[in-house]
Amino acid sequence: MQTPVPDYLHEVLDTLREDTSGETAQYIPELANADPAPFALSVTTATGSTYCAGDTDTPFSIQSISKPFAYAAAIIDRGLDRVLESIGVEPSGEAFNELSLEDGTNRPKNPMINAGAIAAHSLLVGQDATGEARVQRVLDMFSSLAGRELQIDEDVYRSELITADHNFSMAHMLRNYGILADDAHEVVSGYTKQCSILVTVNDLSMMAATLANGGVQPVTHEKIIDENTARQVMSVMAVAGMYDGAGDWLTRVGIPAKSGVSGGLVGVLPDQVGIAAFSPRLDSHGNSQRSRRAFERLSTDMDMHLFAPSHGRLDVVGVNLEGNREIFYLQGNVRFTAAAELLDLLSESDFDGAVHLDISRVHSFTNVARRMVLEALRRLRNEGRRIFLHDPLQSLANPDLGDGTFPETP
Ligand SMILES: NC(=O)CC[C@H](N)C(=O)O
Repeated sequence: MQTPVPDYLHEVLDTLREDTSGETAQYIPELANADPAPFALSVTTATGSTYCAGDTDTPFSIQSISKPFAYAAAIIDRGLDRVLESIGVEPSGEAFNELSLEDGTNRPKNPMINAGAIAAHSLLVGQDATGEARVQRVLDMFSSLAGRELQIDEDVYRSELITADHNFSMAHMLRNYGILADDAHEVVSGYTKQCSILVTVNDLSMMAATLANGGVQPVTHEKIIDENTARQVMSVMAVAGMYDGAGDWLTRVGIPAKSGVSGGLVGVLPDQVGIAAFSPRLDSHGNSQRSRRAFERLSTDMDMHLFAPSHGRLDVVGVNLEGNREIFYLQGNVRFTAAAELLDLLSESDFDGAVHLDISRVHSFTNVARRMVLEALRRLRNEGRRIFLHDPLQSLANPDLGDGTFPETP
């Protein structure tokens, strides 16, 4: 049997291919002259399987899709507090190249607009880093995220730099307001190189799947971004990734996303998938026309909306009586709700034999779920009951009951 997922993706491309509206980005000569025909779609699961269709081998410059990933690098390098001093997290409601500064602080409103992304680039590595070190930092990080060695398209870089007056002027304004400490030309040059890194849709869906997977690259298993930073980046994508259309996008499509002027579009659904599309003709907001429509189709057809209820618990709780033991089963990824349900069952039980908790099918506990379960076991033991824990996968590693004692192994 061949998996039908790529067939579905082909079908999406086929129905949208006839849409030739919009035009390639006109303000960067190299992009203006790009072949407008390619169209590709790629979905990578948080477990590392990629399904793709169309012109998946066609490389294109990453452009603004670099912004969320460079923002992640800046947070890793300098800490979130330092980054928040220079760049806000509010939607700008304006186009990507507006100088949207916050009243009072003069911070760019968010890292997805150019002003914020230029500031983020300047924060990479460390205070006195060279321009080269910053470019190398994003190139190395994007390569780890994609799982292969990426390169800069020097032609796109030179072409954009010639027409980058708008970005230069924004960088000078940022310097004027004390947001940018470094040489404006050097920072814009580095930022433009960052935007000129060549990727394919498969690279992008892998990069997004890494965010979806909490910062762990799902194929190489390398931990590239810590969980809090991944959460920060996905939140900002939801708030500001689609610029002036952010609210419409989040309500209708519900996939935190980021677009680029070369025609790429990347989206992420936490714990589920990274998605990427590519087609160079842009709509009036500067987003790829066909890529946007492909995302709209996926969201509808595949129930891929951030706020779509999943109608089904991943973490079923069951109870069984066996001799003098009452056995409780948990499975999946246990979060607050499943833990609360287990605790209710434990507290409602009027059985007074041993408690046996079987978590052999649990993949993970959130911190709160772990604390809740251990506290419940501690209370039961204090009531004089024997506690057994069946945890062959060690999902509740080091289950100290708060006083240096542990449950018994069955
Ligand atoms: N939206 C975009 O992709 C813009 C990126 C482009 N390099 C710029 O700075 O103008």
